[in-house]
Amino acid sequence: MKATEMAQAPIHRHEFGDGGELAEKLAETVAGTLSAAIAARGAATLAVSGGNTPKALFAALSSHAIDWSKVTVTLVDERMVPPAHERSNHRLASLFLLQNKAAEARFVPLYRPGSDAAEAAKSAAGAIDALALPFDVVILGMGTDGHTASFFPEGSTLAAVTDPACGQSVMSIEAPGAGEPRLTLTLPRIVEAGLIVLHIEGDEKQAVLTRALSAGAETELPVRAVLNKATTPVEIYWAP
Ligand SMILES: O=C(O)[C@H](O)[C@@H](O)[C@H](O)[C@H](O)COP(=O)(O)O
Repeated sequence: MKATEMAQAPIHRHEFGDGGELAEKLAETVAGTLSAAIAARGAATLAVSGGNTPKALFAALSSHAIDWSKVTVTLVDERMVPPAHERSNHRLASLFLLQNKAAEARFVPLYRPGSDAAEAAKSAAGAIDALALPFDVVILGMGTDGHTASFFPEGSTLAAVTDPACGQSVMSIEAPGAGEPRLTLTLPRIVEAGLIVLHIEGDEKQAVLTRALSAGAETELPVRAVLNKATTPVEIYWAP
């Protein structure tokens, strides 16, 4: 079957009146999923994306009274900057998610100081592979160029990072729209997650998603790689 004709995973849409309502409801769902994992096996794993959209969600989630000491949090992707840098997703997670009750969580960074992006990716892949995979929850965002994670159009390693058989859990990628070199979870680690959330807000992203849900090349709108190859439903959360 050609990639453009790949059958899509089930898509469940959740629409809300505004970002605040979405944040509250999604935080409840994520907290409940993490709690269930803790009850089932004594631990839970969560991978979150960066950017501006998830800030309200992170704040809402950080106040949920689950046993955060049993939760490992990591990043779906990271810019190759140190944690103190304003563009760091580690910094974003520390400021908005790893606060309040969620301050008890264990955090696994992707960035490695003193390494180039490829070396950092290999080291980060080792840290991810040491976790109890598959992730219980993966929260994705999307850019208006149709990227998710760091699966950017024209990305230097786009074919590899979106290969469902990719053998490395984290890879480096560079792309015209990405800014710094990036470290990203690869497709297998995302599509195998127990709960896959695509959290987008605004009409422009809604229009990009509509295009992505129609037939087309994954290289054009790389979010298609997740939509086409996820084996569990993709839960789309949207607010104006
Ligand atoms: O590091 C990143 O930039 C993110 O992981 C990225 O994939 C993000 O989810 C989108 O770029 C949307 O970002 P906004 O929420 O800021 O639009």
